[in-house]
Amino acid sequence: MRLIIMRLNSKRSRYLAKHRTLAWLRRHGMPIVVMLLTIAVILHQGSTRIDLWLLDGLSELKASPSSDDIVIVAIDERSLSQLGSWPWPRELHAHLLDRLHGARAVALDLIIADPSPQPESDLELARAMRRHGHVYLPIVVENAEGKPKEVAPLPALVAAAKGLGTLDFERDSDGLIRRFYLHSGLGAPVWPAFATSVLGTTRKAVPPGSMATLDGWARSGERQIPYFSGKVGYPTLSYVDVLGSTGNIDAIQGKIVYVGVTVRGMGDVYRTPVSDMPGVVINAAATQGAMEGSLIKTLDADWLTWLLLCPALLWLLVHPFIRPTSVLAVGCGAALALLLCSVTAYFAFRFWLPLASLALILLVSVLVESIIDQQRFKKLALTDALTGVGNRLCFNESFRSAINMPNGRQRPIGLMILDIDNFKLYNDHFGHAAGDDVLRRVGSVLLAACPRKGLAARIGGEEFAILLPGAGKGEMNAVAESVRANLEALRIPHPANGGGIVTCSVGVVCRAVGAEGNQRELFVEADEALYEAKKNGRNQVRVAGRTIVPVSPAAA
Ligand SMILES: Nc1nc2c(ncn2[C@@H]2O[C@H](COP(=O)(O)OP(=O)(O)OP(=O)(O)O)[C@@H](O)[C@H]2O)c(=O)[nH]1
Repeated sequence: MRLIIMRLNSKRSRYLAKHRTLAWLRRHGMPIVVMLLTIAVILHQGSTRIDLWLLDGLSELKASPSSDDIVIVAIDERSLSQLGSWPWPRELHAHLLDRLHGARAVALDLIIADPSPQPESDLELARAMRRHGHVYLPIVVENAEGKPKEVAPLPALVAAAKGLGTLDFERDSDGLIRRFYLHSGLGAPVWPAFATSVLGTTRKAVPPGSMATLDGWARSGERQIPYFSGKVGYPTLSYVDVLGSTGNIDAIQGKIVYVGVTVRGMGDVYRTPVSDMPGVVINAAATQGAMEGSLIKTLDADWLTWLLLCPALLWLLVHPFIRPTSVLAVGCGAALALLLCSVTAYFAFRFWLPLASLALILLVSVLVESIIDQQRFKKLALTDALTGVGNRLCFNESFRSAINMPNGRQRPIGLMILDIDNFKLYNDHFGHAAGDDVLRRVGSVLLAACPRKGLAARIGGEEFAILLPGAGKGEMNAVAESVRANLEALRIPHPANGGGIVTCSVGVVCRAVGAEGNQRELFVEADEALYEAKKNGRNQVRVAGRTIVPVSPAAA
């Protein structure tokens, strides 16, 4: 006896543990999914496609036209066809610089790191740079066997340059260039960006070699480039035209002049949210942003982690206190608030907060949660809370849809109605709570015996039914008899019933019905059969019109 109680206790605690786990998962499952997805977004450095998509949309809204203060001198197809293939003798660049004397600054967007075969031409270029006085050169970072390596211009050019700056743009996950760094360098971010160095507002460039060279490329001051609107772009002169000009060139007077390659085949054209752009134009856009104060600031990695983690954590903490019916509204409100934060920070403070993916995760999670809840509520509305079988509403709906065949077609329907014998006496003897236990066990017997295509339901106080669409008479009768026999086999003590145990009587009807099939008729037939079973001594199955199972020996 003790062993049985222990087994029952362990079964019960397993059942409770399972249900506690399910309830916990229902309460916290979706917020945990939100948290896990947020961590994935953090690992993605907050630049998922949805964030980039929002960023591009905002940039487009905020974009201003290209500045007239910047002019591009393009090494274009025409210049190449007239001046010969690349690289050109460096005296040509020296001559070009002499034509650009009216320019406020010249950004020579070319990497001149190797000495030319004629050393005199390098010196000629250095002299031209000195004559001009406002020529800026780029430093690039190269990957040398897995380690970053600074590639600076020739020392004679470095000495002649007004300033140096790094070309340090970052490709986003979609391969587009949107951001650059105000400072970067090997070991420490000591160099200004090339795009901002030409404004002369950043600190003076340090000659290469004078800084500590630690492993690793260091960066600071990440900024998003606000690309200009429209397709016009910066005023552009062909390199060969500038070289061939005599006298002052009006277009460059007092302007910042970028000299760079615009020919696609020379590997200096990149994808941007606006269009494919030569590197020189991307630099010019970054310079314009710095000039107009419209560069968009971003958060560094630590702040970004907190920015994304905090709302997800808050949702995890607050979620259990939100009523299930309000989760959808609160979640949608929170997602909208996150988006508004992003938009406001962008327009009011020129700050990019990548919160769009988190907003989307939240939105999808509350939608999924509300769909799951709806399904659960629907299931609860159709389930009998005491026994776990279908309730009367579920039975009526299944009955109606099983009977209503299209085009007057007919199909067999099996229906059995079960009533516990002398149940009132059981309640009177053992109490209502014990009666409830019996009802629960009858429910389990029905669920075990009911085929998958059928429905087991509690249709009244101690009245149950099994509906079996498409069942033949043999199958239906077998199901009915197995329910009766299985309940009898449980041998639940019931001193006031025949045989001293709980038994049931069952009425069965099985026949073909069509569109005109009458639910009530079928039900009355089964009920009459049940009544016959009761009248005939209980604990038996009675088929409408005839008895198929003799009175059980237990009831005899
Ligand atoms: N414990 C419990 N009893 C219920 C529930 N619903 C109905 N009953 C009881 O079921 C009993 C049904 O009694 P009767 O309709 O007189 O039928 P019976 O005693 O089973 O007699 P026969 O059907 O003729 O064998 C009543 O005492 C109801 O109170 C319920 O949810 N829980």
